[in-house]
Amino acid sequence: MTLRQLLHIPATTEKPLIAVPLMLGPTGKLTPFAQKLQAQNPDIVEWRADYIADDFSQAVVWQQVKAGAQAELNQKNVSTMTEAKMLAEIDNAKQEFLANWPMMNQQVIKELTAAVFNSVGEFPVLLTYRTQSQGGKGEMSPVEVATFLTFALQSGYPFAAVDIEYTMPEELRAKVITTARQQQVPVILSYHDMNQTPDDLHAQLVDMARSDIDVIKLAVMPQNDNDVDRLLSATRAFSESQDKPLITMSMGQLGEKTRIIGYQFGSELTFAALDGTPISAPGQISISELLQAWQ
Ligand SMILES: O=C1C[C@@](O)(C(=O)O)C[C@@H](O)[C@@H]1O
Repeated sequence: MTLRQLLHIPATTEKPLIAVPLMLGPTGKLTPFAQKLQAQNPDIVEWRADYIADDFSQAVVWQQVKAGAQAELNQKNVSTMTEAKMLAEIDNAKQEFLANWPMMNQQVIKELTAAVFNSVGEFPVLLTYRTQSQGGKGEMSPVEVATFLTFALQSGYPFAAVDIEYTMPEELRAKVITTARQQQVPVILSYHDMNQTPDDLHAQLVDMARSDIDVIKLAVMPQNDNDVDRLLSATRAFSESQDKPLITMSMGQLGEKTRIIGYQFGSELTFAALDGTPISAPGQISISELLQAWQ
């Protein structure tokens, strides 16, 4: 099965799918992104939830609740004893907060998801939370990441696919995969090496393909041109011998050409930034640079 078939995106060209990253923080505005999206018309939007999810993590929300309670306390001119009592109450409130957190968390994630879907309209949405070690912004723990992805998948909004990291502990990966299967959402297993291009790329791809997932994505950093050629050869060898759709790229400036010609070697999707929006990985180019290179 091809990636287009899996994601139900009909082919109008022999070129690969184009995915654009949506990297909005809590103060970012969705409308300008949505307008650019309509004008530049890529195939997929990758919601890089790591740019926003951490601002709604348990620790951050509790700090805000606590700061609010303390500010109120500071305004009241109370005796030391009353203050001690009120501080103890804040502590009790924490227990209540923690008990209610899963419900609040689920609701917040649903609202974030709704905001994304409402602004991107008909565009297929790929759900991604990328941790710092894999080149993202996210600092949540693996359990929090798995919970985030699970709640987002269960929010009732139809994701086109979900990305999970190869480095996520196996039992958490299984939890997200099970939820994705229940929601009939294809799973992309991703591996990033932000420093180098591993020696045995084929072995890496074959190992990833053993998991119960639908698509493999490999993004690695080249040190020289040979690394870039190795990435392209491994892409060809894997895509000719295995059934699972593959997405690969060599990052940084050295690897730029893989984003343009990778499809000729079997990579079925390429990431590009909407014109006028930031790139989500080193070496990523804009949509118009990509289209121009294809002419
Ligand atoms: O995995 C990838 C690929 C990527 O890292 C790139 O190199 O274009 C960009 C990320 O947003 C995406 O999740």
